[in-house]
Amino acid sequence: MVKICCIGAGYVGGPTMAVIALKCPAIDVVVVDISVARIAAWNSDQLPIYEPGLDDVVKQCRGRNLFFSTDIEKHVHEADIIFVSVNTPTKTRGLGAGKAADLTYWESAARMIADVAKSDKIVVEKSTVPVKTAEAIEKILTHNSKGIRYQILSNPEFLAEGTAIQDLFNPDRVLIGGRETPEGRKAVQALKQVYANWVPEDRILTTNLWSAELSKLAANAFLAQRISSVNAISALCEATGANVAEVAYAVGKDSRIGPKFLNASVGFGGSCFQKDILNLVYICECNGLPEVANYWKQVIKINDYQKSRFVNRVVSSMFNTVAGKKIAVLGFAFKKDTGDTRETPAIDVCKGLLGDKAKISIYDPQVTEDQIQRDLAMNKFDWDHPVHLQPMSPTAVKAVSVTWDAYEATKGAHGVCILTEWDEFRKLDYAKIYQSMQKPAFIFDGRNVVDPEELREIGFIVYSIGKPLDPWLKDMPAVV
Ligand SMILES: NC(=O)C1=CN([C@@H]2O[C@H](COP(=O)(O)OP(=O)(O)OC[C@H]3O[C@@H](n4cnc5c(N)ncnc54)[C@H](O)[C@@H]3O)[C@@H](O)[C@H]2O)C=CC1
Ligand SMILES: O=C(O)[C@H]1O[C@H](OP(=O)(O)OP(=O)(O)OC[C@H]2O[C@@H](n3ccc(=O)[nH]c3=O)[C@H](O)[C@@H]2O)[C@H](O)[C@@H](O)[C@@H]1O
Repeated sequence: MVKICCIGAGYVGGPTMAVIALKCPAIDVVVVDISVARIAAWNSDQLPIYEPGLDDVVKQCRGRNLFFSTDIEKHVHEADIIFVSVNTPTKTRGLGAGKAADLTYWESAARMIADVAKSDKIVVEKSTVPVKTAEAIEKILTHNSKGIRYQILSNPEFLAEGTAIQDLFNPDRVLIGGRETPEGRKAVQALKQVYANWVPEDRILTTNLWSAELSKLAANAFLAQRISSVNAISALCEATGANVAEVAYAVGKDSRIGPKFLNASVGFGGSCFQKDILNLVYICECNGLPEVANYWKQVIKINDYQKSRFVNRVVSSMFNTVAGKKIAVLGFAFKKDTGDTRETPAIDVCKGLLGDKAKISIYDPQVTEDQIQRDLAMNKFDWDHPVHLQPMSPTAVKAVSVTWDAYEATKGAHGVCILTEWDEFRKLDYAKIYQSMQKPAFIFDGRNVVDPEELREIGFIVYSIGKPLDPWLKDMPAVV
């Protein structure tokens, strides 16, 4: 029986291995992690991450051919194929700080593999890593090999949170990069056979190692670039009276462009887009390509611009000050159907409003108060480290309260900011909310989930990203 071990039981390692176990009953899959709490949660009824359909998959195979353990060395020792799906945060100190990927966790995983392995192994890069990382990993493993042979494969993950199970069941493609040697090709075939249990052969792409590593960074950069493109256009829509939803629809109807990923928003968030683009920028700089680096940097600059533009809209429409005013924030997760808050635009928007001394009341159906307080207190990039290395119990931000009900959050508020596109925000009783708010009552829709005309009829002053401006906002500067 083939044995797989995955190092890293996070958003990628957990769901990916659960689906492999489900689709390949003949393979034993063990997911290991240094976090005792995380492994305990994977072994309980309350999984550590919220992902539609995940509970069901885990229930079907946990204890059968899917296991979660903290006994890392034992399972690495026993495995034929080792996936490494650990954090690859942005470096915060030293060479490349603020841009380069921090490969500390990856390197320590590789050294541990070299220490405990007693038989040949296929080591699979599942984490997103800088192009050429496989070469470094290969060096660490072979310099400590004790005669054991390793094959390194790059098998980047393309799942999106909130649709992870769907994406894993039916991926657009699975990408496997390996060495172009007989041993390398054999290893690629071995991994291909795993995926071939459920993925059609024509969707399993095989390439050289560097193409696979770079394709992952490039794919995320292209996706983020589409959002920054439509967000840049949203600012121009507000200035001209065009409607970004109509423009995006018309643009996306061109089959060469396509309709997906053209929703204007308060900005993209999530653990990877910014990190991976910064990583790409750094690699370009290191390869003497400053023009290419600057091109991609602009995607992040527009994203930052979009977030501060939103905060400015809020503050300037409310008589240029939100000091002491209650502002309700609906949605804190970086997108709907996840409890994940990593790099969520809500953090920057809340920090911007707090900077203007607002009192914030937050409601998100999946995010806890503890998480929100940690996010608002944490330094940039600190979140992307294993939990036990993150700052402990930061002091709570006093001007922030967290409720478990949208009506409670909005009661007595001067303004409402919608920052995540949860479906339930489309169906709220806005007339009831209006009644309970201070007047004039404002709604700032950072996700275009509400119908501005309907809300204006109720009495709200409405700002929707990229939509024709409310007369109230017309003469106010949009400049950051
Ligand atoms: N979150 C996402 O949707 C996607 C993430 N990725 C990439 O996958 C990688 C992992 O991301 P996530 O799963 O989101 O991160 P995560 O932070 O949820 O999980 C990583 C896990 O690795 C563990 N870990 C770190 N060092 C370890 C070590 N030496 N031994 C054992 N366990 C260790 C941590 O405790 C943590 O539980 C990153 O490189 C990310 O860029 C790729 C595609 C999608
Ligand atoms: O490498 C990764 O981590 C993953 O990053 C993204 O997945 P994810 O971040 O989970 O979620 P997305 O659906 O891509 O959304 C990212 C952000 O962009 C925003 N977004 C998305 C689409 C859109 O049209 N407009 C928009 O503002 C979302 O609200 C969210 O804040 C990619 O879609 C995945 O393919 C990739 O594997």
